[in-house]
Amino acid sequence: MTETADRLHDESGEADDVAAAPAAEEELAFDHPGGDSLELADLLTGRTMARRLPSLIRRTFSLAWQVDRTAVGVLLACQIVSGISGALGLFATTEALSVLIETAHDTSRLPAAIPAVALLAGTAGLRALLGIAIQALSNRLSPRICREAEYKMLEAATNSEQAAYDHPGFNDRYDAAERGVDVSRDMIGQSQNYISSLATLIAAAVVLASLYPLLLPLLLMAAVPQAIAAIRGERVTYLAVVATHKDRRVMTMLRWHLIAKDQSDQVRTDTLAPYLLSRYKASAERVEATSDTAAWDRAKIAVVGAAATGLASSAVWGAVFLLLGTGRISAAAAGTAVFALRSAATGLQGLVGYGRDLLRTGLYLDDWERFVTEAAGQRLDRGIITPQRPRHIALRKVSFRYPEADEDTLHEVDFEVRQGEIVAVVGENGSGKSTLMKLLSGLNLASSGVVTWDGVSVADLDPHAMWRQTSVVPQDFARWPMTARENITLGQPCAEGDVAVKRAARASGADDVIRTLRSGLGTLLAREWWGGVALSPGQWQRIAVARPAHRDAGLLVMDEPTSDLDARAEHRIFTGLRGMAGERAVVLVTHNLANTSVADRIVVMDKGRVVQEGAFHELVNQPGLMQELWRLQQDRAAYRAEGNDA
Ligand SMILES: Nc1ncnc2c1ncn2[C@@H]1O[C@H](COP(=O)(O)OP(=O)(O)OP(=O)(O)O)[C@@H](O)[C@H]1O
Repeated sequence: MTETADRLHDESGEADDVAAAPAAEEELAFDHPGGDSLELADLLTGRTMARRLPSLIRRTFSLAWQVDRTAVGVLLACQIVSGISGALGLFATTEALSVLIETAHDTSRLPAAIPAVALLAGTAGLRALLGIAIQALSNRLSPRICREAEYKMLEAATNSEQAAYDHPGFNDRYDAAERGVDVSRDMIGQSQNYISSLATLIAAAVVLASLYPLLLPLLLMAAVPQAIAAIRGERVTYLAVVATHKDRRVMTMLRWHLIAKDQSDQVRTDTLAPYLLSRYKASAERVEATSDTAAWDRAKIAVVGAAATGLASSAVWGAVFLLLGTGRISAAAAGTAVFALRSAATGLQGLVGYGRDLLRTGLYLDDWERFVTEAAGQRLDRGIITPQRPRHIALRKVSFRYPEADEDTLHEVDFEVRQGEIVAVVGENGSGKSTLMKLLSGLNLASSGVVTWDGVSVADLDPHAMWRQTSVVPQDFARWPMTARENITLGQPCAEGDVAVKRAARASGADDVIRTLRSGLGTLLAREWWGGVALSPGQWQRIAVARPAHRDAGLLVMDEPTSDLDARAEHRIFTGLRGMAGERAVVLVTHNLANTSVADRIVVMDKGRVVQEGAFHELVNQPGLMQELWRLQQDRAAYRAEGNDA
């Protein structure tokens, strides 16, 4: 058996080991957004609500203040005037009623009621106008607040460490923050409705207290059961949302897999749709079951709340009649008390309802705020040194472990690349090549050891300035839904304009692609958008490889840059690579070992370690992993020797 055949045999042995491994069925698990939302549910109590609501309203108005100060100022002024006119209206009611009652059948005294009736009509009209103005201002502020919240969230996401995406909770927290953005548009409306209700209640309370002070505590007593029922109900709903979070996430994920274009072919040819749909249905049924239980619990709470509120209200009305019957208040005052009590009930209802809405929105907004302030604990927080075009990039005894991983992916790796040099990195799948690229380009930071650019630790560099000196073509490069020009310049054209774009396109073979496009560089490369053009994977790769040729960066990292290319395009790129190196340090990852002959040096990786280093001819002529892989790639005869062509 040849050495190559030995290895093939070993590999089949490894496959047997895998088959013999105990079968363990793992389940998808998601972190709950924020992780501590169950604790937040504990905030849904009357006391904490009373404490929290003012701060929520303050937060809403401070967010609104950031987007439109004038509108916030006018809105608050309208609220105050509306509250005052509400109280004036109620006082005018007493006045008008007492005149009307006193005049009884003597119509000659009716004109005495005119000032009070005029005040009543005036305040009602003013309140109606102010209501319209308040609504218009809220409508103006809501979308602006939402946009501001969204902008802050997106900024926080792009300012987080790349490693954030490897933390299991990051995406969930982002989702939760997104929900916070969605509800942020409701905050101003809810806050202003809450304030309006409060103003109505205060106005009614002032009037009631002036009529007969005892009516005030009675009124407050009537409010308690209604408030408790609303808070309890809201808590039940919120807990149901928490309990169904995992299933709702699974449903979102399945929805995406069912309709995403990239795998739509496999969903069909693998007849996978029924299986995915059955999993979707199972999750949906669990969500419905939990929601049904919550709805039933809420209904029970509402019935008890309504009964208690009814009893308390009867007590208040009874008190009014008692006061009237015992002559403690006049008939006019009793009439006004009726109006004031109705007004108070409306205010109270609003206070509880909008307060509850505001609290719920506040819980989601907390998720948003946590994400914005700390990007789920992953905010980019590195040094401020601005690097120049790097002349020497080095890794010294670098180990790296992915978040939540059980062991290191890289083990004490030493590596360097200099300006003008091309270094190829090779190794088997999973040996750590892409991970090494992420450390070189500062996307990830070393767990131990140090990565330096011209002697300065990458952790001390300003990351954005560093990435302006970096050009990375990853294995899975982005296909931006933009024009061919933007896909090459990445929205950062240089002074030479299209001349530089065309030069870069020539270097990668993208010029042949662009020539066939109906609007040349201006063609929209996005089939999924109306009017866009679809490219083949290889054509896309030519566009992607033109990016580093266009970008004036000091470090060029290419991870399998020609995997989808035909022989002619691949040849063009590798023969042009030396020209691209020029003033750049180039690191190239490839499985096609023939391509490594263009490199000045080859670094061979195995299980996260550098196991060999040297020039192409040295490595293929000395025993070791490189020679082994090279022979496997060259020697298809070994495969036939195993009888596979039978
Ligand atoms: N985001 C991640 N979180 C946890 N582990 C990861 C992550 N990315 C990669 N790994 C692990 O790190 C190891 C090395 O992966 P890496 O992508 O660097 O290998 P590679 O040599 O580039 O492989 P290939 O040749 O297949 O591209 C693998 O075992 C992989 O499971």
